[in-house]
Amino acid sequence: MTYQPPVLPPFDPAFAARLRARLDGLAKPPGSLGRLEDLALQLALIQGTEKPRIERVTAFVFAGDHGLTAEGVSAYPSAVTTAMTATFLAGRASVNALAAACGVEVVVVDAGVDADLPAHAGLIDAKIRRGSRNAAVEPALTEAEVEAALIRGSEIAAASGAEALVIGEMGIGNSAAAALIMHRLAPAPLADCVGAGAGHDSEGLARKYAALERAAARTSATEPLAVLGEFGGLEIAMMAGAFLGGAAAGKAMVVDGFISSAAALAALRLSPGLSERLIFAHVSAERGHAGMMAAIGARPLLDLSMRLGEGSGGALAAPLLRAAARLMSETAALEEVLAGRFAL
Ligand SMILES: Cc1cc2ncn([C@H]3O[C@H](COP(=O)(O)O)[C@@H](O)[C@H]3O)c2cc1C
Ligand SMILES: O=C(O)c1cccnc1
Repeated sequence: MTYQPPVLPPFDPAFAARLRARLDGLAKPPGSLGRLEDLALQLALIQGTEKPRIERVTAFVFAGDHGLTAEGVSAYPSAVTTAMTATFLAGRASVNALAAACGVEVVVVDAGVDADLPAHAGLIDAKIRRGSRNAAVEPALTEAEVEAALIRGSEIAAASGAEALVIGEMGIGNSAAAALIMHRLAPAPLADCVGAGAGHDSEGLARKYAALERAAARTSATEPLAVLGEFGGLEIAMMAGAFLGGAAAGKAMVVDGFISSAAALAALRLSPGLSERLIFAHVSAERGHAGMMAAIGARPLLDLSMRLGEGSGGALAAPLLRAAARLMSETAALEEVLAGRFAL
């Protein structure tokens, strides 16, 4: 099984110019809706139409466990991954509440939870293996596992009936894997990539940093597939595949926080044309996220000092996507207004 990243061609500049002219000609001063206009333009380019439509938005929560947790990289035990996965399915996690408020459907993907999960509505069984290996002492995933995760993620995203997909995650220890991915792929000094994750005191943070230094010293990998294999995890590799597969299928792909962005970074390094198809929902309070956004050249929509993951920031951005699409599709032209088209 070999994974071939899709080639995502640049958007047609002539079409982009027509779309910008159309936006400028709407019944408002040109540019007066600021970044919402940029978002509308981006959605129109992604969908290849002057009248984009974003109705259905699905948040995928990719779940997986991390062997790195044996090093004490998280303040929480691995078992929380399984417990939270069950909570998503019960509709009682933070992301469920935010998604319900924003008209977003939540679908959970078991990429590599270290438990046998029974079949459940809203759960996709895509388990590659029960958790990754401990990246501080050995490669977290084999090449075959990385490729299988990329392919499964790509298929899941492409098969979705939604126009926009939020790519979220749950995996105790995954802020450590994400920090290593950022370190190698941004690239950036490790110290600029490691943060408190779900929460650490200074002793816990020092332990996490020391473990990540050992993982980084074990390998000099800088190529995206190798980096995903060395550091994991299963859900991050599957999310990278989802970004690429969803974008290739013409969907607007919404990036959540630090871990989702690390997956997006790996996907971008596999297929640079992805960048025009990504919408960065928010800048996370996790140390490293603002630096990662700068390295990618991304400007996230929201800044709410959130640092949860689960797709929470992405769900909150869904109303902005719907609003931007409607702006472009439903607003009258200023010309019509001035010609008295709507005269009473
Ligand atoms: C109860 C709970 C719910 C969560 N929901 C998301 N995360 C977030 O925290 C984890 C990453 O942080 P670290 O690398 O420090 O373990 C991921 O599961 C992420 O989604 C949670 C963490 C906890 C504890
Ligand atoms: O930014 C995030 O998504 C994040 C930050 C810390 C822990 N988990 C997720």
